[in-house]
Amino acid sequence: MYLKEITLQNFRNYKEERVCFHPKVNIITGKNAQGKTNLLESLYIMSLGKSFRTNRDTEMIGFGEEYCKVSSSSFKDGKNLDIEIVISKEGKQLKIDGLKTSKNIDLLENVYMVIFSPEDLKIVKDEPEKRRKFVDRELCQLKPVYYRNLSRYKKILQQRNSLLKQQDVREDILSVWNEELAEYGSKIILERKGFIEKLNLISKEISKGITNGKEELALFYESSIPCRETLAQQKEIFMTKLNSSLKNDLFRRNTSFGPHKDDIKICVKDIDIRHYGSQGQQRTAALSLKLAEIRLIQEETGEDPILLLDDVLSELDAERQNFLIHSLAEVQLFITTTEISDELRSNLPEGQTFSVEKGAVTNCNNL
Ligand SMILES: Nc1ncnc2c1ncn2[C@@H]1O[C@H](COP(=O)(O)OP(=O)(O)OP(=O)(O)O)[C@@H](O)[C@H]1O
Repeated sequence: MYLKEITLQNFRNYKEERVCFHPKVNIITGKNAQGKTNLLESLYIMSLGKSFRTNRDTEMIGFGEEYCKVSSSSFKDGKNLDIEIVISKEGKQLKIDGLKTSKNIDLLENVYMVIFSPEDLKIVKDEPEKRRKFVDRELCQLKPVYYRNLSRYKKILQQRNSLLKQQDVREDILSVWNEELAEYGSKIILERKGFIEKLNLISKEISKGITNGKEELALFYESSIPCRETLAQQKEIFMTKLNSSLKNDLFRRNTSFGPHKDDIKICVKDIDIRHYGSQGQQRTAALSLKLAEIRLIQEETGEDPILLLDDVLSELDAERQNFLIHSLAEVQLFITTTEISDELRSNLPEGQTFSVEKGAVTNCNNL
C-alpha cells in the first residue's frame, strides 16, 4: 500500500494544505521549526488514530482554532482507502471510506506505519517504559484485540491503585479487581512473550547483516511474573503473586508488579547492552529493532508498512544509512531532514522532494 495524498486543516502550524506523495521515496526538507515533523505526525495518526509525540489529541489543533481535520487517500489492495479524522475539544470523529466510526481501534489493520526518530535511537538505553511502549504500539497495530486488552488492563490497574490509596480498603472490591487484572494482564504477558520471540529471530539476522556477521542481537522478555504456556496457567500464577504481595501493595498503595513493570533485555554476546554496550552497539540494536518491526509486519499481515524517518538519517553513519535505505526497497518512505546530502540523494531510488516553510509545502524536483 502507499499514501497518495493528505489534506490538512488547522493541523498544528498548517492552515490549509494538500500534498500528493510519491509511491516510493518522499523527502521533506526545511529549516528547523517549519512543520516537517508536524507533517509526519499528520500521516502517523492515520494508522493508530493518535500521535507519536503526545497523548493529548487537542495539542494537534492549530493555535486559536476550534478543530483540526486530516484526510488521507491511500492505495491499498487495488483500491482507494479514504480516512478522515476531525479533532475538536468535544472529541474525535473518524471516517473510513465515508463511514463514521467511533474508535481508534477501527483504524487498526487499515494503514500500517512505522516511525523511526532520534528518540528511537535511545530505545535501548532509556527506561523500560520506552521499550514497553515500542512493543505495545507494534502489537496494537498487529492485533486490535491486544489494543482492547491493554486499554482494559490500564483501566483496571488505575482502579485497583485508587482503591489501594483509600483509608479502608474493601477486600471484596479488591478481589474483583484482582481477578480482572490477572485475566487481562495474563493475556498481555502471553502476547508480548510471543511477539518478542519472533522479533528476536528477525533482529538477530538483521544485526548480523549490519555488522557483517560480527554481532548478533538477542532479546529476552523480562516479565515481573514468570511466564507460562497457557492463559489458565498464566492467570493462576498472576493470582498467586497478587495474593502474596497484597501486604506490600497495601503498604506502598500501588500495584508492584504486572505488565506495567516489564522490560525487554537486549544483549550482544551475553552482555546487556543497555548498561554495557557502546553507543555504536546501541544504535545498531535500535536500527535492527526498527527493521525487524517492518519485517514482522510484512510477515504477519502480508502488507508493506509505510516508514516515517523523522530526522534520523543524519544520526546514522554512512554504513548504517546505506543498510537502512537498501533494506527498504518495497516500502513507501517519508524522510524529514534539514539538508539532503548528494551521497544520500544518489543512494535513493525514485522519489520526490518537498520543501516546508512556515507550514506550507512546495514540491521540488524528482530524485
Ligand atoms: N498546535 C499548534 N498550532 C500551531 N503551531 C504549532 C502547534 N504545535 C506546534 N506548532 C509549531 O510547529 C512548529 C514546529 O514544527 P515541527 O515540529 O514540525 O518542526 P520541524 O520542521 O520538524 O523542525 P525541526 O527540524 O527543528 O525538528 C513550531 O514552530 C511550533 O511552534
